[in-house]
Amino acid sequence: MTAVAPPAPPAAEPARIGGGLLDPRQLWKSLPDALRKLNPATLWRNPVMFIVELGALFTTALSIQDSSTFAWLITVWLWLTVLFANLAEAVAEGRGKAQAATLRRARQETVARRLVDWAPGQSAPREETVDAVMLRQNDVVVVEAGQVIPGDGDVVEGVASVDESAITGESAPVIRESGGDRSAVTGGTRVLSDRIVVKITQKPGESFIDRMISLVEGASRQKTPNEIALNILLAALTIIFLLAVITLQPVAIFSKAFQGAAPDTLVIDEHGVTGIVLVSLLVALIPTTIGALLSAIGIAGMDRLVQRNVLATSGRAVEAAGDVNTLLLDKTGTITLGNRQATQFLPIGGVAPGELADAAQLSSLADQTPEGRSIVVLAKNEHGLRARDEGVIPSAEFVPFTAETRMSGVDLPGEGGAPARRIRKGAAAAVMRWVRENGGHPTEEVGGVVDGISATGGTPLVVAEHTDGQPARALGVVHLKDVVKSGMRERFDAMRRMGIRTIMITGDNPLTARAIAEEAGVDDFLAEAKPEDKLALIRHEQEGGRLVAMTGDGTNDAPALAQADVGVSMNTGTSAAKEAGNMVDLDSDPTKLIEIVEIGKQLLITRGALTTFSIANDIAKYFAIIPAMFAAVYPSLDGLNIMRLSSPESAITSAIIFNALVIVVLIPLALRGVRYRPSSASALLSRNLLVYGLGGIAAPFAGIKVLDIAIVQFIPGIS
Ligand SMILES: Nc1ncnc2c1ncn2[C@@H]1O[C@H](COP(=O)(O)OP(=O)(O)OP(=O)(O)O)[C@@H](O)[C@H]1O
Ligand SMILES: [K+]
Ligand SMILES: [Mg+2]
Repeated sequence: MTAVAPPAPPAAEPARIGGGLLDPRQLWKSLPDALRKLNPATLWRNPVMFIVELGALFTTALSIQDSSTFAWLITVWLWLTVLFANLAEAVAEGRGKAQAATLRRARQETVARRLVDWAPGQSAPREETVDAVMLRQNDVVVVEAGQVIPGDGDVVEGVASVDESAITGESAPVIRESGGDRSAVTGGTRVLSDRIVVKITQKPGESFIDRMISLVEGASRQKTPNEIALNILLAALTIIFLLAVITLQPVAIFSKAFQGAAPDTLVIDEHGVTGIVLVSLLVALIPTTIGALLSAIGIAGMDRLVQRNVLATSGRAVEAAGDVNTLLLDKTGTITLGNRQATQFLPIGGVAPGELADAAQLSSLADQTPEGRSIVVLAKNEHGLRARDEGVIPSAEFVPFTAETRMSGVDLPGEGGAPARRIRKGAAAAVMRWVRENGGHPTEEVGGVVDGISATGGTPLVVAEHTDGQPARALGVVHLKDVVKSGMRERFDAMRRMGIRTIMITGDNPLTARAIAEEAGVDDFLAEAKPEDKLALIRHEQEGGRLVAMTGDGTNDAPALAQADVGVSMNTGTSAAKEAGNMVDLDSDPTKLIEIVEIGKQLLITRGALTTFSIANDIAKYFAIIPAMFAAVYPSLDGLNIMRLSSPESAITSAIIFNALVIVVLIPLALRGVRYRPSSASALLSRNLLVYGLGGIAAPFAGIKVLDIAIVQFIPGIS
């Protein structure tokens, strides 16, 4: 049965809207969404804006009842205030929509070639063609060159080059292979060469692309704890100002009665301050600026991550990234390229090179890790040992590699009078212990060879055998080579300047670890780390009150990725790692964390700066409006009216217009974020307090004055 190769997905042109300045067309395009957001059923989630909307409804009723230019002007601008706030959110959300559209195209319907009763190494498994949507977890499918991978999963057999441009926007093909830490494949991507067998890991309808779509659309964005706390603070401030405005009324009524001679105005009459003015005063005082921009700031932060090919499933993690103290990195595949390849067999104690190669190959026949496969290939190339099918030795029992035992191997039964034989290969310490446990004595020679390889940053794998009736003995060492990714040192230096300590953790021995750590320029390392050691290290750091970020790719990293405050998994990694973390880096670049930290810091700084600005702004407005209002009743207060605004009506109108316009003016800043430069937190804080606090106080004085002059000049109904 053959399946039709589905058409290639459209070359993904990653739809990214630059993080630059706001395009007016974008505002226009987001208008329908902004209007929809006026619905009180959704708006109530933003308490500040909800109050403004209630106020606008109230003044609308008042204006209809008792029409005046002043009343209508205020009413229109109150509605505009809510609309501008909605616009900020809609524009922020709109930026992910184009990208979601591109992703939807990648999520095309495909057919899957499902294998029935598949078992590892099976030569001709039975095949059936099903719709990709019918696939269940643990189904096994085969995908060949030219075909689209029907679902997310792990490669369980074979190696292939895969075009992942549909999700990463990167056109260079990537290698996906079974066994190692590069085994995860994503549904919707296309196999370019060879054939792989994939075990499906996704639940139906919960594919990676589905999750990406809802992420970039902002549908699954949850408010972060800090954001919720700030929202509560804003709601509390709103209530305080509401009470303040209400208690103003008796004072006004009393004053008016007291100053009986003063004529009724639109601002104050025999019933006290008019409803229009009370609502205006309230809106001017409550923190509308930050209330309007808060959600846009959060969405924009997530969006900035997406622009850098990072998918964050938790907003909390994005915030935590801004405060990270310690970064843990896995060595193989994270700091190094990760395709550890066998380059040399180094026999010891008079063992013939061919004998070592033969034993190493036997122990690797069923080893689906890249390391294991490279040993089989090296034995074939250097010693002409044909890669025997593991089926050739039907009675052999293969011992798979685990990060826990740090060994793999084979048990061969005694046959035809020959004694039973067991072969192990793995980390020196682990294999030496196995040798000792089986009656052997590891020689000094092994240690020398192992240390020699380790000192260069290579990974030594000791090969040993145990034949029934004899003590176990080491046969030699396999030299696995790996390469440190380029540019690591500069990036780690940059992290140091940001106050972040980098620690490399590896299952490799301390000597290898030291060599790689020095070459890459990390601050510290932890060697011979089992999964639980990684976890313990993170817990230890966290107990000291530090926020920990971790990048990793392997299944053995999964617990640590889940425990870390920020867990970034490489897209090349295993499904388990990608599930466990709270971010996936589509570029699989471990130093991406620098950018993630910068975005996190920028998010925190932007929110802080705009909150400062918003509150300073409102305090300034207080001093601009109150004197103007009461000057009508107490002419003697005129001295306080330092701004010399034309009339109470024009003062209030100017304040409301200013209040609304400031939202629009700040939308680009909310989306782009306040610039972050590496420096200490306290320096940043004081600088921002100065700029945004003082700026926030000064801006309304200037803005309201200008508006006041313009209003009196151009609007006939207001003097
Ligand atoms: N296929 C294999 N068979 C036998 N031993 C192996 C195999 N692969 C790796 N090892 C040994 O086990 C050790 C631990 O491997 P593991 O993959 O857990 O850690 P690691 O990948 O080196 O660590 P990290 O990825 O955290 O840097 C390796 O250093 C190596 O000595
Ligand atoms: K306000
Ligand atoms: Mg690893």
